[in-house]
Amino acid sequence: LQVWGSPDSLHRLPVHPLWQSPLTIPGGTRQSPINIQWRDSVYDPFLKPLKISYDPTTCLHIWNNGYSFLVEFDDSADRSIIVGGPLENQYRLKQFHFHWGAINEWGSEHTVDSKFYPAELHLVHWNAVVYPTFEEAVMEGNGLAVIGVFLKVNSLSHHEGLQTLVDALPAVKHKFDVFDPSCLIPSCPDYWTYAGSLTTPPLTESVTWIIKKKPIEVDENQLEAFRMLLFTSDGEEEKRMVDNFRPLQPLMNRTVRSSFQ
Ligand SMILES: CCN[C@H]1CN(CCOC)S(=O)(=O)c2sc(S(N)(=O)=O)cc21
Ligand SMILES: [Zn+2]
Repeated sequence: LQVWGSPDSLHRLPVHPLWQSPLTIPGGTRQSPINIQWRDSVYDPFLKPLKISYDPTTCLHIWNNGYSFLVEFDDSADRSIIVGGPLENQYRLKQFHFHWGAINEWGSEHTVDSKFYPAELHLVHWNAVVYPTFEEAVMEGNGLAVIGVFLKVNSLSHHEGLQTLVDALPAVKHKFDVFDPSCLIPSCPDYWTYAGSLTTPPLTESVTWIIKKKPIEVDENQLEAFRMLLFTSDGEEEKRMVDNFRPLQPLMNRTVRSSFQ
């Protein structure tokens, strides 16, 4: 059962320093996240299917960066890439991470018809065809491409691939041998796409967002494992890592395109 994130229930949300105002970019015109109003999205028949080819051995390690937990990949060559979709070039996988809530009523960054999902996965890629370094790509309009995947809780559906990550969380600073993140991406090819930004500082307007229409299903225990992580480091007063999502941003003069009718 998906509960609609009602604005009043979000007023009481304690906001982590990272997401406190003035978390605005003066003159920002393409900020993320946004609400995706399904009926306002425009089907674009020229959008290609997104082609995802990840090499699981490029997986490096999982760690807690104080805002989320992320799994980083070796992006020194074109071994884990995406191409097609709305993209002009191929983009290299750099890392993936999640955003989630304290309870299942909210947690995603993007919403669909004003509905929050309990969590959202971001697979971050950069345009190594055009830019020599990731740091430079972060600053350019076509520098990054992030695939967003919603997580939905279904107590009957334990997600095998996610469990590999969940098992590593208690000792986050975990060396992985291999992990293929395509197991976290729904096989349904349908997505929305729009021009946006990073949802954390530096908030640069450099992201082509590709938001999968279908969520993946995880079980409650798997989400609870995310909520056991901490924002704080050893010795500090413990603050559970929850509600690490940015507030919705104005759509302004943007159209969200869909790859499906
Ligand atoms: C907490 C820091 N998060 C950011 C770190 N990076 C940018 C700066 O790096 C030099 S990044 O490109 O890896 C991304 S993507 C991303 S989101 N939520 O929009 O997908 C946030 C960040
Ligand atoms: Zn993110």
